[in-house]
Amino acid sequence: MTAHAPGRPVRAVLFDLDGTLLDSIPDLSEACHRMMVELGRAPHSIDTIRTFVGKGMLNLVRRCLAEHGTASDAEMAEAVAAFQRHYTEVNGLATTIYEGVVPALAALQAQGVAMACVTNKPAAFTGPLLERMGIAGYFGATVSGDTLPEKKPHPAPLIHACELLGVTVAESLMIGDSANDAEAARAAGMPVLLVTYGYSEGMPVDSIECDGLLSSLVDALPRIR
Ligand SMILES: O=C(O)COP(=O)(O)O
Ligand SMILES: [Mg+2]
Repeated sequence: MTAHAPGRPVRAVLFDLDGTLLDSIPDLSEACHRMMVELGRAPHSIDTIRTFVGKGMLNLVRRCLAEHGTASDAEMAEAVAAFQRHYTEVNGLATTIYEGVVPALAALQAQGVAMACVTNKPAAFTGPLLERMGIAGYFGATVSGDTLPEKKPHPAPLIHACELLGVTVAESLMIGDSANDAEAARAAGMPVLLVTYGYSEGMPVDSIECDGLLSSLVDALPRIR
């Protein structure tokens, strides 16, 4: 926790969503599978889809189509429309909450720590998913991939979340699973912890510069006092 002065209280924690709070890959993969079948293309495995998630929906769809070369605007538009339709149908059905998440969120809430969800997932999917998984009530703010013109690894969504929570960046902590989270936090000027169980676009998570690794969100609690 080098970026925080010792003993400095953390008043807010910003959480990444996919791969940090929720294992959403089964539903994302199902939506990609149905999209590819509809387009008459060979679907990718769930392990491949896991490496495509992190920079938002358009990037996920673009990467799904990429093996036939760069998709045209028309191909992208058709694929994105198909993905949105299919993901709307399955979003939350096979998604699970990682162990340790609810106890950690409940403990932080009891401590009076403000919490926000800062995700690259589009807002149309974020709100319904948080509601379905029963964790929406923990968050005082949600910033999605299309809330602002910029998404992670740009720092703007994190800074915006702090503004919505009424805290400064200096008294906030980011917890995520990928270089997008780590780079956004660094650029915003806040410390960042990364979970070891999430999706990091195929990069070993321990190769990403951060202030600490967590095998469970409850392991973050002793650092947030
Ligand atoms: O939508 C994505 O690509 C990833 O979303 P995340 O920022 O919650 O990990
Ligand atoms: Mg993530």
